[in-house]
Amino acid sequence: MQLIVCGLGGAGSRLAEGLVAANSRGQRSAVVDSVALDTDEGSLGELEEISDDHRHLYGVLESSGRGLDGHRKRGQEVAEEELTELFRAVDDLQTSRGDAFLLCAGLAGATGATLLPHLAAKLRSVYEIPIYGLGVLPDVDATADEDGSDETGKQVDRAANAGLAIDTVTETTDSLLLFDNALWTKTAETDAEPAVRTRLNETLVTRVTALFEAGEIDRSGRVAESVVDASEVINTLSSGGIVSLGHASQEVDRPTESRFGLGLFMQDKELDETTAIKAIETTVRRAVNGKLTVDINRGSVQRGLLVTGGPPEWLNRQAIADARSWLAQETGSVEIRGGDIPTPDTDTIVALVVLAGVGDCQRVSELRAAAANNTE
Ligand SMILES: Nc1nc2c(ncn2[C@@H]2O[C@H](COP(=O)(O)OP(=O)(O)OP(=O)(O)O)[C@@H](O)[C@H]2O)c(=O)[nH]1
Repeated sequence: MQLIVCGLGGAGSRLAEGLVAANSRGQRSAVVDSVALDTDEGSLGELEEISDDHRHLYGVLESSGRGLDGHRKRGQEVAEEELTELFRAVDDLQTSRGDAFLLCAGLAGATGATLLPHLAAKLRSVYEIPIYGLGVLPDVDATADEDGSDETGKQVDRAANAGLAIDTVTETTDSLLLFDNALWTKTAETDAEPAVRTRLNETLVTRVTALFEAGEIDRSGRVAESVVDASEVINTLSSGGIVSLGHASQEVDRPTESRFGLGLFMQDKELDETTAIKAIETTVRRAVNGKLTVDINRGSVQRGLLVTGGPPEWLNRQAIADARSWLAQETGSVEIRGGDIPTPDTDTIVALVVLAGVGDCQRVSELRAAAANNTE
């Protein structure tokens, strides 16, 4: 499925950039065009993949081109004042080639998180394609008092910012894919460190790319036998609410012709069915039971999508069908879609699990509570 990717604010722009980079590296393509909108000139200047004419600095009077340091009120004001121009920057992209918009932002900031709902609402009034959000939660412990000070000594509560952002972002998008930095940073690390951010962004980009490029034709023009249609992704993400992504991969042994002196046909026969079934089962279970992009309660999942990729002879149909039934049981959801991506030139089995339509989760409730406490 082809995306128009919009990076809003610092985190959003870096994520958009990561998606564009992954898109040009990968076998399939899922990004048709991209733009970065930010109040921080330095941050925009560090981008490499999004060209200069697709980067837009705004709110200069308010921010002096140095960002808004978490002051949401100022973010709201500049987003409203400059919305027409910011919308035009997106409208000028190759939107007619897109199947959906993906608006990316760090929810604890003041730039991306405040622009996202305004831009989503404006796009909704003009376009008929879905609008997805990709939101990052800060690495703060929302239950602790972790206020920080900005350059002017003012208190900025990132947990409260994220808690304030989450509802409007969810309401204005068709689905909000969440990534919780707190889950993915190690003790003694913070999400302010560039190297940590790079690692987190790579993790998220891998999953988001696996989702949206599923079903796209690969660069050699090869169409997989059983692909995930764009409509399957759209239907899964159409229920609104929060989305969490699970992912796992496993290398498999593919006998080479020279080692066995056999042709391709024989290689396929060589593969023991039980081994293939087991490999699919363990990879899917690791994807679901392993670390998700955000912790959710499985019982709150309304819709799911299971994408399995790998060498064609390893994608055992019965095992994939069984994995889908298992996922339906685990989530109690009857709407579990699926598709496989046979990739002949790989020796890795990949499982991507999309858990969608989640109304609430503990982490989001804690952030909301931090916001309520902050405004009392
Ligand atoms: N995963 C990830 N998180 C980030 C990254 N950059 C920032 N964050 C997180 O996102 C929050 C918001 O930061 P920014 O995106 O820079 O904020 P902004 O939207 O530019 O808004 P202001 O800086 O307030 O103008 C931070 O507090 C971090 O928790 C990044 O590259 N990757």
